Amino acid sequence: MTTATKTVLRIATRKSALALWQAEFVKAELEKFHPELTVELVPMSTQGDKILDTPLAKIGGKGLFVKELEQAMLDGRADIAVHSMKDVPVEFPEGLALHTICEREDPRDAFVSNIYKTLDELPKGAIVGTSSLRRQCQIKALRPDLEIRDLRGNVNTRLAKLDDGQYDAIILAAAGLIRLEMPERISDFIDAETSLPANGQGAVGIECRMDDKATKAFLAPLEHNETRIRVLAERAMNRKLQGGCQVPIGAYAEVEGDNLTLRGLVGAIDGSVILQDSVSGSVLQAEQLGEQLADTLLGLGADKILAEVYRDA
Ligand SMILES: NCc1[nH]cc(CCC(=O)O)c1CC(=O)O
Repeated sequence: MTTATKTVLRIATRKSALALWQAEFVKAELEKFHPELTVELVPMSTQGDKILDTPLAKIGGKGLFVKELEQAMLDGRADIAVHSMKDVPVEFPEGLALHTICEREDPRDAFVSNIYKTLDELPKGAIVGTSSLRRQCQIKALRPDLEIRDLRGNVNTRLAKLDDGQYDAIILAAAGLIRLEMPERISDFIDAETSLPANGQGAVGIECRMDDKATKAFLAPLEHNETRIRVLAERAMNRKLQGGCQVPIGAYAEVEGDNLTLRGLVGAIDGSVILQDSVSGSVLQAEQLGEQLADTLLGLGADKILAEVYRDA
């Protein structure tokens, strides 16, 4: 007599194309490392997916996109949730933790247009779509003559609005377009000097129940140490600045050997003030370096800028 023992692992995921791609990616990785494992997707809609017509800053942020996924794990309806690290709040509900950080895709912002090849080429008064205050403040600082208009929705919705002619260009994360196999939509990669990426941009993280040892063991081979170090430094800076989701804050870390360099930026939404600095040190001090840089930015006046953003939101 044989008893088939099949272990099933369930992934809670949003239904957007990008979320599903990321969940499918984690499923494929898990099944590659653990042939005995069956991985199932549990797609669900979140609050954030349902409220599409209000600027994100006004509806309280990225927590809205993860609450339902987290409840599913707490209820045992799912074992893990896969997130874009950029969208993961800095704090977790009791009993859950971000256990795994996978290797980072291209972290840069992408300039996307059907007419113009680069940001520089845009004529005076051109309309640029983004709902990210971080992108907005950096573009405005560089090109005060451009008009920024809000752009919501998932990646495909945003591209459709560009193709409709509602914008001359839009800014998206390169990682999303690469993952969705639309690299040809990227007219130009915007370098970090021009637009400092958001903390965690391009990295995928996996959340699970803290006491779920079996799941944690399955996840172990998906961990990418260098990405973790970089994202830890970036998130530590944001945490210390008390940056929620919708904030004009950029944070980008790079690692060379044992050395980590973190760049940080806080800007006024209209681009009239941009505070930036960087810090370098041992990779073993990633989080301390993030906090140190946050303190430097606070010393330069970041608290005043952020207080204004929260007041106006
Ligand atoms: N805020 C939405 C979001 N969350 C993650 C990505 C892209 C992929 C990533 O950064 O990992 C995007 C789209 C975008 O900013 O254009």
